[in-house]
Amino acid sequence: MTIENNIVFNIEKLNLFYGETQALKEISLQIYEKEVTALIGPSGCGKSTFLRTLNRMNDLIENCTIEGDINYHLDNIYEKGTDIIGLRKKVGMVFQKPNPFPMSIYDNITYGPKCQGIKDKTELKQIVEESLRQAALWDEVKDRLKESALSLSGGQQQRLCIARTIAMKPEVILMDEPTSALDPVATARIEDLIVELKKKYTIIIVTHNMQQAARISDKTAFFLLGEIIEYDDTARIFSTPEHKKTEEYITGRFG
Ligand SMILES: Nc1ncnc2c1ncn2[C@@H]1O[C@H](COP(=O)(O)OP(=O)(O)OP(=O)(O)O)[C@@H](O)[C@H]1O
Repeated sequence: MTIENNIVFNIEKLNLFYGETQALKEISLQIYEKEVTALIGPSGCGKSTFLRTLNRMNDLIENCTIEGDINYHLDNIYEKGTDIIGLRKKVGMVFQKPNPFPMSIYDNITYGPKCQGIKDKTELKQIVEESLRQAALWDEVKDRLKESALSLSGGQQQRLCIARTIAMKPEVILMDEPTSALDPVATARIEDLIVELKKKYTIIIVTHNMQQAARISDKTAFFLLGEIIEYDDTARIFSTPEHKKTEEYITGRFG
């Protein structure tokens, strides 16, 4: 049950298995609305696995089983009868590599809304402009909306993918290492964008970049071998972490 009304996700005793192998162990945490939550930790510690549980993307993986509760507001999203398409609309996802559809910039944005039944041209145009503006891409592409999305730079493609997610009017945006394929300039633009987007959205981001987590997140969860070792305000994690392992990781002693 959600106790405070600014909690978007309340996760309790989450265990996840790939076949016999346990990838997440007794994960409990709360995600707060309109905050950026960073998930950090060495490779293979379960960050992406955890992120994918939040909109049931792990359902697509054979042999993946889950125990425990993930409450999205008042609903346990693993209960029978959950509207998974509705959930993924509210909890959108942006991946590591920009993955625009091989179609025009305009059609990339309208694809989802059209699938939801929106046909009105004026409404679709509005959605395109609003989503691209929110993703800080409008000024760069407004005169080339009919061009292929694949003609954009990597950083622009990633902002397009963010715009595509925004077009579905989500509440939460999950981001799995969204800048790891980008150069420092494109990375800085996405970081600025994330800080801007948190005025409207709740953002959960997996990152290997400690400076990025420190710069843009409000809360940080440190994962190690499928467990959360420490979860706290980012300022605290990066100044006075409680656990030795957290300190060793953020100071670059392993990982
Ligand atoms: N589809 C899968 N089938 C089986 N095992 C998997 C699958 N996906 C991930 N794993 C395993 O689960 C563990 C956690 O992987 P996960 O990708 O969640 O870690 P991560 O912290 O996101 O790593 P990285 O930082 O390298 O992306 C690893 O041991 C990985 O090998």
